[in-house]
Amino acid sequence: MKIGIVGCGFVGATAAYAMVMRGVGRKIVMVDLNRDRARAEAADISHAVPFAHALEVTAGEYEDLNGASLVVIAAGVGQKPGESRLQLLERNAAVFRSVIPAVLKHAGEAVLLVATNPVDIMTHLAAALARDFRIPRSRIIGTGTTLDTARFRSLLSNALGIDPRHVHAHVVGEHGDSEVLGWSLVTVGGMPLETFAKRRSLPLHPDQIASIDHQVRHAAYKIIAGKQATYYGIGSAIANVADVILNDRRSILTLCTPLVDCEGVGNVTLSLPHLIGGSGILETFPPTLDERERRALRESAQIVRNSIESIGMHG
Ligand SMILES: NC(=O)C1=CN([C@@H]2O[C@H](COP(=O)(O)OP(=O)(O)OC[C@H]3O[C@@H](n4cnc5c(N)ncnc54)[C@H](O)[C@@H]3O)[C@@H](O)[C@H]2O)C=CC1
Ligand SMILES: CC(=O)C(=O)O
Repeated sequence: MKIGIVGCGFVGATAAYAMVMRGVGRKIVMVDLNRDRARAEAADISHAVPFAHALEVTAGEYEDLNGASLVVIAAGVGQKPGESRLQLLERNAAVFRSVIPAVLKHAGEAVLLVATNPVDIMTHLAAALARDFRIPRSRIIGTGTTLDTARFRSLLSNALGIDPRHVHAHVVGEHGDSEVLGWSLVTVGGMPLETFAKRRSLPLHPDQIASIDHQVRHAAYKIIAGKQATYYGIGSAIANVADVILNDRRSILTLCTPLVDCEGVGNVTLSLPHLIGGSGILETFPPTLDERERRALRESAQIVRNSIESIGMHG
């Protein structure tokens, strides 16, 4: 199966590398405005193939995306130290207005997975541009809060001394400053968080809860201050979504997709838990959050909606 990656900087290239390490798909086509960069990344990553899985990794043009099952969009600029994701909006919206039609012209059957920030608004814009190509909205998805959910699970697993695969926890809302950590719904090994933590004599104090919240919400700022960009976490998240889609694994992931309504805010794109299969989003499961979390989700949805309108999108 063919996967396209448009934008072969830190994020696109790391996603391709993670796919090779994991053995996702058969062929990866890398496209970038900077053709030399795409060629160099494809060559470098293809040299890892003999140590991992038998994938073909090449650089290409938009027409080479023909027949792709999935196209990842990681083109555009990233945050500079201290910059928020929303500050990238105008610049990356301009990139999307040229990239998305070019992708859909050649890969009209693919699921589109947007990673470019601010990812919720970029996904909303991609879905609006895809309407001209009659692409169903279930096939336009963004990485949303998959990375934040991974950060949340990882920090909880460290605090509780347990394998993160047994920590069920979700971050919903904007992939950004207003995201909502769903503390009230966390379960560990089938038990509510509080029950598990008491049984293990590891009760989580309010200051620990606040510290985990802060670390999840500010992870990108801290990493960007230290090394200019984040890419291993998101590259792995993209490879995981690619695996779920290409193999129709039916996983529940906090991706973002256009929603008719979220907590009373209409026509907004943000993350909720979704059932994901080969054709993209199969079903959405709005979580039963507590009152405080619901209020925070409503505020997050309104922030995203305001940003969508700020670039002249009223649909
Ligand atoms: N969704 C998430 O959780 C995360 C999203 N990101 C976002 O991913 C995006 C990419 O980040 P990096 O890879 O670090 O940036 P980067 O600057 O390393 O790479 C961006 C690439 O996009 C290419 N590009 C720019 N305009 C293009 C166009 N019109 N057509 C084709 N290619 C074009 C550039 O040539 C460059 O190779 C940023 O918006 C960043 O904020 C980064 C980390 C996590
Ligand atoms: C950059 C970014 O969006 C992240 O690491 O969460």
